Amino acid sequence: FHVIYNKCKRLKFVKRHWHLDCKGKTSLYMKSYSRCFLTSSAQGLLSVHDIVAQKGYDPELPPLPDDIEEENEDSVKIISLVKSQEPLGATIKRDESTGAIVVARIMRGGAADRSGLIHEGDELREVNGVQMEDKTPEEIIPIMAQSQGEVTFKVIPVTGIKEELSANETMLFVRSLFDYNPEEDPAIPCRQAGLGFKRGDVLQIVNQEDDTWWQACRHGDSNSRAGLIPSRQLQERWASMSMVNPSGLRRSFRLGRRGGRSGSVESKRKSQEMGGATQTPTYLEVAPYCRDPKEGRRLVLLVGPSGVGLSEMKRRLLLSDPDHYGVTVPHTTREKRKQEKDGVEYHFVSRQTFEMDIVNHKFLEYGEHRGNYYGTSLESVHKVIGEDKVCLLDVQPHTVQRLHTTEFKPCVVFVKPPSIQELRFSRRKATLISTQDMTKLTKTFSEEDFEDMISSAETMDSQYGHLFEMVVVNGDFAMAFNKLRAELEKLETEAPQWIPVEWTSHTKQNTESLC
Ligand SMILES: Nc1ncnc2c1ncn2[C@@H]1O[C@H](COP(=O)(O)OP(=O)(O)OP(=O)(O)O)[C@@H](O)[C@H]1O
Repeated sequence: FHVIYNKCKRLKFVKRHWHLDCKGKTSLYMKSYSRCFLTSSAQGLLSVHDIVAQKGYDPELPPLPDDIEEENEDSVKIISLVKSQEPLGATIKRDESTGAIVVARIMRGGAADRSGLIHEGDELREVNGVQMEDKTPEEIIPIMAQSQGEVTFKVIPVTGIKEELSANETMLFVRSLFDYNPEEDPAIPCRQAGLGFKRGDVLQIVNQEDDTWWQACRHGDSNSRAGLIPSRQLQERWASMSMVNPSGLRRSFRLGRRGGRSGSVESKRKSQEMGGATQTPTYLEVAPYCRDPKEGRRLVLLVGPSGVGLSEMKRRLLLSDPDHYGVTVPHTTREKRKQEKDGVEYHFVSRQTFEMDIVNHKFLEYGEHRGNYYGTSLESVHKVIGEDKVCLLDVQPHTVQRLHTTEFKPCVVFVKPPSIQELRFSRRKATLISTQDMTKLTKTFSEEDFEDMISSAETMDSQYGHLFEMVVVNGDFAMAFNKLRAELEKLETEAPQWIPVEWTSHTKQNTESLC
């Protein structure tokens, strides 16, 4: 534009001087310029200049049709849109009471929305001269889809258009806690207008006017056109109808022991282990977050059924980068062995001290195994974070809720078993290798262990899935480990991260004390 503008200015200057010069003797210089003016490109430039100067950017619209009846003149609106291959971005339906075809919904960011000329509730009379009166919405859709270039609509505008439409625009970001595929949803009012997503996707909700169907865009998509998604209310209703029976969660007590030899320990708090399932998984409101270097690194919580490979993942991460990752040192009441050092493998404490610490809620988790207590203290988590390391902790899912705080901003990784066939194959292969290589010890699994692992994972997922930020399927170990490591690296490099909105509020709680 600047190039054209400057050329036009230059030509105008020349034009003026030529005019002056022509009063006297035309110079050779001016003659050559005069020839320039006669070329079509110069004429074109001047005409562009005139259009720009008159600010005539809008496309020329066709004249109004002559057949508009006098009495309808006020109520009928003729809208002419220049349409590309992009859909119009509006849904239509037949009004049950009047039988008229009306605009049911305007999709945010679509062509209709951007034009600002078509509104929800407008009655559609004609499209490119084709009467809509005797047509069904299914017959109209292809007519609309096929029309390209200039499309003329004759509509009866809805009365009382909400002028405050922009006020309804929201900047609400959510993480979806379920998968949604509009193609498989018989309830969606318009399948083509639906937006499919996967659990964990960040969505921007742009319209919540309808109680049952929201409009949203997927964050990071280049396409800014909104699609229909079930509202929170609708999803809650569906989810409550298909609630999974929460029984059958296998209990495994995780102590976050260094060295990855975590054994199964009888928990004293079995009743608590089953509790904690909270909301129906719908949408979690999230906000962008960039870590302040003065803040501690986000805690990484590994969750999964017993035997799925949490200790192994933790151990390998630690080996891969011991300066970046750290693990907690647990407490125990068992006797210290010769080669062990207090505070390295364990904090060795007396039974009396341990029981006092239980009373004082010092432990995140604790349990008893072969007559000895083992426990992971909150203090040990603070210690690792204080060393500016990413603290890796494998815990029972119910413990996640205790750590789901602004202070720890945990990234919860759900390590999931693969299909039973892959589980059999990978674990048996590992056992085979370990029997050949005596330096490696691998647990032997029974068929029942595999079944338990899978059903336990399903129960965990249905009860605590809303807390999981990452899901890693541990089939082939190398692949699963590489995926986990890459995802965890993103926590350091990717900005912003999307965390629950309540973790970003700066309101300090309990800042006042009663004297
Ligand atoms: N992908 C895999 N393929 C083959 N073997 C695996 C895989 N992942 C883990 N294992 C093996 O499975 C066994 C159990 O793994 P691990 O001890 O890490 O499980 P865990 O989740 O910590 O369970 P628990 O809490 O019961 O100790 C180990 O012998 C480990 O080497």
